[in-house]
Amino acid sequence: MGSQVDRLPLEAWYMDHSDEDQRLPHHQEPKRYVSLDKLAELGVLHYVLDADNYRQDPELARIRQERGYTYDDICDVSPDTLPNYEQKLKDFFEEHIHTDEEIRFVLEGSGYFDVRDFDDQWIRIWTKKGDMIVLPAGIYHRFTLDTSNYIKAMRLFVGEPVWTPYNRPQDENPARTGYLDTFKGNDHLNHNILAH
Ligand SMILES: CSCCC(=O)C(=O)O
Ligand SMILES: [Fe+2]
Repeated sequence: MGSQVDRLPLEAWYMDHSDEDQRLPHHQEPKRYVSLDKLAELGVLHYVLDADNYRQDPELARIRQERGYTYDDICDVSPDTLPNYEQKLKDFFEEHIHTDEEIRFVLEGSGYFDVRDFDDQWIRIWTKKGDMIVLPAGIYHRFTLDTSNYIKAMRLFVGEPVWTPYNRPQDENPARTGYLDTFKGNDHLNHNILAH
């Protein structure tokens, strides 16, 4: 999406099934990349913004205005700045949903947001400085640092933030059923998850 920032496009790929360190890329062999269009089909949005001048960035202001993101804070994921660091990292990596969008704008560092596709396969989204990602309410997802071991991100929200994670399974959760409902009748999205 629109940006003057000179950078490589966002990378996302299907994950392998190995139990190795979660901070490794976990590419399949051969690699299977996932397009931004595919992510958009899942309801995942991506923007590239100016992380060095975010306070004055008119594009960020426009997105906030359009999408109603009234709240923001900064989440600095390092042992010194994030209380209960080890436990938080474990919680971030538990597969879960939220009842609202999860919006993160990477200001420094990088990390992986993993989301489930329509066939319940993990897609790993590598977010770096300047990436803003919006995960829709009800999508199964998780987060991990990568091997650079650091991320600082702005968290945005519509109104007063509710960060509660609901760990899988959440079949009856209205956020989950609502998410699945948005794809009903979309036959070209051969999605097994609607069968469950
Ligand atoms: C990239 S911010 C740290 C992760 C996080 O806030 C989350 O998973 O909810
Ligand atoms: Fe989350």
